[in-house]
Amino acid sequence: MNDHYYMKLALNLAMSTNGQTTPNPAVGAVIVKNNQIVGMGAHLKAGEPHAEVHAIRMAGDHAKGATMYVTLEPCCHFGKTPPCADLVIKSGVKRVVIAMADPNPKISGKGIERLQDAGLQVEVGVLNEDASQINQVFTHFIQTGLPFVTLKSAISLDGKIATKEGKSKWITSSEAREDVHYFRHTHDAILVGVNTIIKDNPSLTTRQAGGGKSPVRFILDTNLRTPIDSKIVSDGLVETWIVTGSNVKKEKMDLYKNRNVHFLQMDSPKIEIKTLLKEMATMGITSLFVEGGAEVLGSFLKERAFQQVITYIAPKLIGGRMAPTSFGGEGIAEIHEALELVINEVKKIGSDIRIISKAM
Ligand SMILES: Nc1c(/N=C/[C@@H](O)[C@H](O)[C@H](O)COP(=O)(O)O)[nH]c(=O)[nH]c1=O
Ligand SMILES: [Zn+2]
Repeated sequence: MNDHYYMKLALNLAMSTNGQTTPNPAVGAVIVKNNQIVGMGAHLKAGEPHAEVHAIRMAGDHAKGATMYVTLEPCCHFGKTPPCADLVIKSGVKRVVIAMADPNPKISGKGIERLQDAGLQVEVGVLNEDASQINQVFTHFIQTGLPFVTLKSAISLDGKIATKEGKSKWITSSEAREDVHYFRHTHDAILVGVNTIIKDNPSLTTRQAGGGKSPVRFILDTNLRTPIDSKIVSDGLVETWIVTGSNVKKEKMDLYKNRNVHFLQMDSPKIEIKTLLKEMATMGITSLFVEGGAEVLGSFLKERAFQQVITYIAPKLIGGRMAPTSFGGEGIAEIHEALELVINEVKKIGSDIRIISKAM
């Protein structure tokens, strides 16, 4: 079997832990000797052993003279756990195949160097694309210091998110709506505007077969209009923040005192998206899932403050010049001002399609 074969296995291990290792990267490792797998492992949770540690433990003496396939450059600094590069050297592995170098400019290449200085054969870049895609959130956060932002919308074939009467349940199929919960699970935080709270009274929790992590919930609510009896501020299921502008009076916030909700009051009367993202980063939020509504998506578009767009399209026609579309706000005048994205993936989900696009 060739390097691609074993690296694919290591990538699958990494992919299977997507969302659960945050704020760490998802990493998989496989150790092979004489075309036999003698050890494998994945990093399962921040603070726990890294993928290489699990694989080396499983391999034991078989690691001597073996090849290790690892999706991310082995660390060489004392983080919450000792450096993997030293462990790999000590294990007797003689060749290390790495999919991607560490994206942190401060340490990128140092692990590779330490392995090479110890006389190991090192090869970097096998299935680099796949590995980078798995760790797009980690890479973005490390390189920009800001959360990786995904904008999500669910529309009819003619681009509507509701009828002219505001009715929207449901446009997409139950399979597509279940699929959304996977992305809630993999993102650290979820955000909607107060109009969505008023209209839908959503819970925004992750409810998928087999469970999953519910993201921290944020409501963009400049003038504090969130109904005090809405699910999201009273269910106490997940850490929840109401983001308000500077004009909201303390007395008004005190009305929510015995509710399970925190306030994040901006210094400006309007909520500045980029300021909010910086604040979220200081809270350790590395990824944000924006579920709408149209005005909120419109403001993220205007600020160009997102990395990925997930669009569900249902084969339904709603029509109506007053029926709302997915991105509100001012919008552009000239077509050449349209923001160009790249379509990464188109997939059938139930009767709908899901398009994943990336900002360039
Ligand atoms: N109307 C639709 C959606 N609507 C999305 C939001 O407006 C809903 O308030 C939110 O998903 C409800 O969250 P919950 O209470 O946690 O279930 N989203 C979809 O994918 N398809 C739709 O047809
Ligand atoms: Zn490590």
